[in-house]
Amino acid sequence: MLVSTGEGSKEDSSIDRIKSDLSDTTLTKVPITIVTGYLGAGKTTLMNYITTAHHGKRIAVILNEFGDSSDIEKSLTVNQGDQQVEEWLELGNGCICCSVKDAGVNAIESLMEKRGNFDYILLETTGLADPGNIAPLFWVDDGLGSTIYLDGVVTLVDARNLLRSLDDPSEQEQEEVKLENEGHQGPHLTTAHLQISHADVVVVNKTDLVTVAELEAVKTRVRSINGLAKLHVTEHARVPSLDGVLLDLHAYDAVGDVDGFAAKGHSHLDPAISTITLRIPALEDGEEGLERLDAWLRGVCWEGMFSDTGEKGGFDVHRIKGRIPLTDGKLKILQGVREVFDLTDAVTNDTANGASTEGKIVVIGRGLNAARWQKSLDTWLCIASLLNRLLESVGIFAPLQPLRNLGPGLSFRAQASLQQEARTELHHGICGSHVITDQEPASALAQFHLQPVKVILHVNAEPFLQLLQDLRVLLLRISRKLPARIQDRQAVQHQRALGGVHELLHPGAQELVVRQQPVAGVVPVAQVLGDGAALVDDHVAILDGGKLAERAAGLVLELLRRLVLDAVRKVNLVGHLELLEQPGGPYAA
Ligand SMILES: Nc1nc2c(ncn2[C@@H]2O[C@H](COP(=O)(O)OP(=O)(O)OP(=O)(O)O)[C@@H](O)[C@H]2O)c(=O)[nH]1
Repeated sequence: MLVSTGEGSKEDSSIDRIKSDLSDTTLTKVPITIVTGYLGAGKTTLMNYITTAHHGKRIAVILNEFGDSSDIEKSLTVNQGDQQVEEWLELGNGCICCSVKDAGVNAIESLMEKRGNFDYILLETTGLADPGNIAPLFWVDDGLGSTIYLDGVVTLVDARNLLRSLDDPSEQEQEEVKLENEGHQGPHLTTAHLQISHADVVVVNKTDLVTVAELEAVKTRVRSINGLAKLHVTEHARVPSLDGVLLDLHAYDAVGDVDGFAAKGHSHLDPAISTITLRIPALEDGEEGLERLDAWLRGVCWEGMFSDTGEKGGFDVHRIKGRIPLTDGKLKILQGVREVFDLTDAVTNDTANGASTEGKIVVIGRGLNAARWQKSLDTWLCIASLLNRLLESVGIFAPLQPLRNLGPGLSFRAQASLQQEARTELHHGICGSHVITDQEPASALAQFHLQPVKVILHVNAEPFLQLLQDLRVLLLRISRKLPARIQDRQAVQHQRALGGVHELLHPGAQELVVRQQPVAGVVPVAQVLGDGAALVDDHVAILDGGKLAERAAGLVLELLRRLVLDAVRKVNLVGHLELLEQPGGPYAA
């Protein structure tokens, strides 16, 4: 229904029109609130209450049936006084995922053009609708210049029937969420779960029909499913006020009480859905920080996968919110519903805690194991900080000992194993048949003149520290002790530049390593040739001989970086964090 203030609407209409024109020029956006609730929860009662209340707001109440995916050729039905206006959705090619998004928004926008502007839009869904399918349709990218924006999702629940709906859904209801449950083991989801898990506000209605204890049980259950939503209790849907309950929720442009929830912790009361909170350190605004988080979020939200291990988690994300401080003092907020998520600059309300060094991410969904999620996030992010320390460490070393004499060749290969119990190892072998150790530098030297050095890294469950140590030792040894053999180097360079990577890789070494330990994959990363040629990802670069030492040092750093990044993307870093956290360790923060 298109609801005027209820008083003086005619007199005010010209003023409204002027206001509306003004707002057009300033591009004020109209908030849209999705009101959902299981059959009989009290949605119509709520809408009737709103239409009769004297609130002085122009609210359009729109009935929609997007949730009924079997029949999406629906109109938006808008009641204006006694008149009923229908706005048909113009669906493009009939594919709901491609066309409804814009069609739904367009329909509302064209409605506003025809009917004049509103201050607010309430979109009432059918009782069986899954708001997780609807909310993303109205969460419109700023760039699309829409005149509406998603303000939030309000879910009404029936205090008397909620627990039964959650625990003992009817056959019809089970049928409705069949798709959701396909491929999932464990407790099944119900429509009531979906409606609560996606809510920004939950209104527990029909409280006159339950005892105080029953009401408490309902509230506790709702909170266990969705720890972030604001909760209100009503009789006959008489909400205490519209602002903050139905209107002006800003649930998608601010993150609200993420910290408040984090302090309360999570509960496993509901077997299917829960809310978990993750800690996240301040991140750099770049490749090793925010972009890395972005990649991890793509993994969990898009693929249902933990990026650190590549493991498919058997979980679904319904809603995700977060406050992420950056090391430069700025603050980002994370918002997401199902597969859609966004990392944006915080608005003023959210910047209050911007100086914090720790952020929070709250996730609502199915099959969430808080410890597993935290570990995945930590591991994924920690790799970045570890890399920085690695580079610092090698960076200090490199200028002291310019890598003048890289020898006939230095090749890096990363081998990643997914074995849990495997250890981190560094083999710096010559000809693949000999391993250099600190105890036998002489034999290493002897052979080094004859063949390219081969560095083989096994990065497994153990921390990098030993590996880094070994790597430093190796680089030191190469740069300090190994004499240059100009003739040999030139010859080798030409041969390699022409022959490509394979001539550099000694088959013996590869065999040896593979036999020692089964590996998940072998990743040739790069090769540096001592006389100024470098092979990076099969690409040959010939460096200027005069600047060899300087450039080679830089190149080695870059190679190390790639090497470790490539390796850690594929390995299981069990135990890695524990070691980093040891106070006073060589790489302790
Ligand atoms: N006792 C009691 N009855 C209520 C309350 N709220 C709504 N009702 C009644 O419950 C019934 C269902 O309410 P509706 O508002 O039609 O519920 P709905 O969510 O729109 O239902 P559907 O359109 O079927 O999805 C109506 O008979 C209402 O009068 C309440 O707080 N207490």
